[in-house]
Amino acid sequence: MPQLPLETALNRLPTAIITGFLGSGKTTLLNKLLRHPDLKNTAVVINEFGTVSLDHLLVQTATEDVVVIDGGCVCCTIRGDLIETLQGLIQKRTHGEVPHFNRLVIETTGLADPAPIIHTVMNDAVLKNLVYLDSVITTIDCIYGLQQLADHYETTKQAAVADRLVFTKQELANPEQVAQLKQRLQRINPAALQVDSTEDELIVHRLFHASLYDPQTKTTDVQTWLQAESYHQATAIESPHAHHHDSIRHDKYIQSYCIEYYEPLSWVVLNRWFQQLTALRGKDLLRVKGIVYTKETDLPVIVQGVQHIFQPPSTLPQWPPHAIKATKIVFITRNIQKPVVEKMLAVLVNSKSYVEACQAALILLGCES
Ligand SMILES: Nc1nc2c(ncn2[C@@H]2O[C@H](COP(=O)(O)OP(=O)(O)OP(=O)(O)O)[C@@H](O)[C@H]2O)c(=O)[nH]1
Repeated sequence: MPQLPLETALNRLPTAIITGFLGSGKTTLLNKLLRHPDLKNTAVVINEFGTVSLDHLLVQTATEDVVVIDGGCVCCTIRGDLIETLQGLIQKRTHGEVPHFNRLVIETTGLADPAPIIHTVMNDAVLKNLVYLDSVITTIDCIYGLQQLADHYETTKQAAVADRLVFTKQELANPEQVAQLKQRLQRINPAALQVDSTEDELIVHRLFHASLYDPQTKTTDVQTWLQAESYHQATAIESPHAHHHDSIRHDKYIQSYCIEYYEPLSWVVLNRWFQQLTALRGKDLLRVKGIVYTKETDLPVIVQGVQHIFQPPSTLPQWPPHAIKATKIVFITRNIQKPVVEKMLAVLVNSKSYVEACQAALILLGCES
């Protein structure tokens, strides 16, 4: 199983993605963050949509490293530009052509689908040696958030894949609506930390460092990264009054859950499970991350993927303290229910024939002709 050499892993730049619906407060948040001394060496990449770019004029950064990618949206047409821009910036940093920076922040357009951007940062063959995904931060407009979740699928998706949800304009919104909005987002994405944009002191520390790798301790922190236990709490909150939510148009298509398996899994089975899922429903796998207990090694294996692409698995030097050896994989999907994913795994574990298992997967995923 390929692993990044330690020095490469330690030298990669933490990269955060700030996303959120149009006008939800991304640039305002970015400005606030960039004023914090801990973020003074931050390079900013802003993706703007439209012929006249304005947002970058509104960003007051302490560095000169604001790069604008305009004329399209990085999530669709100009992903190559994002790769080129990030590589170019890092090259200039190496040659001392720009002030030194030790962190990257990408602000997306309000209509961006964050999944391909996350995927690019995590998986591009060159970028993955230079940067690592530190945090996906999504701004949520407290005034219009409920409406936007109902009307725009992008908002739901942006919230579903977030590591952090930042609530903006709270002071202008009706407190009951804010509470409802927060509850709704708790169901869409139970593991995301909910933060108010008015929080001052802690905001930098609370928004960043959401990755598996903890730069402070220089170790990996699987428990914080996975937040597996928050999915149990979310299920407990939701079940007694699930009927109240039928009117929610988009949330019901997005599912977040944690699949747990306590027997060691063969790597072949695991590979086939991911292959079936990506081949048949890759575009609906918004984010998958987990720790796997395999038959092949006594060490924990980390897997993560976005849509069709999974990173090569890597082993950790040890199991987290006090953790029992088990597979725990968090799935954020569109219209792929937990029992279906569990059943696909069970079929692969128990079936003697891979062809049969594939036929079962087709039926389970509703893809049979
Ligand atoms: N009162 C209040 N206004 C806010 C807050 N956050 C953002 N705004 C205002 O909301 C408007 C939109 O904020 P921006 O930061 O430009 O939002 P954005 O998400 O970057 O917008 P786009 O780039 O157009 O998608 C601006 O007028 C901000 O001043 C907040 O927490 N409270």
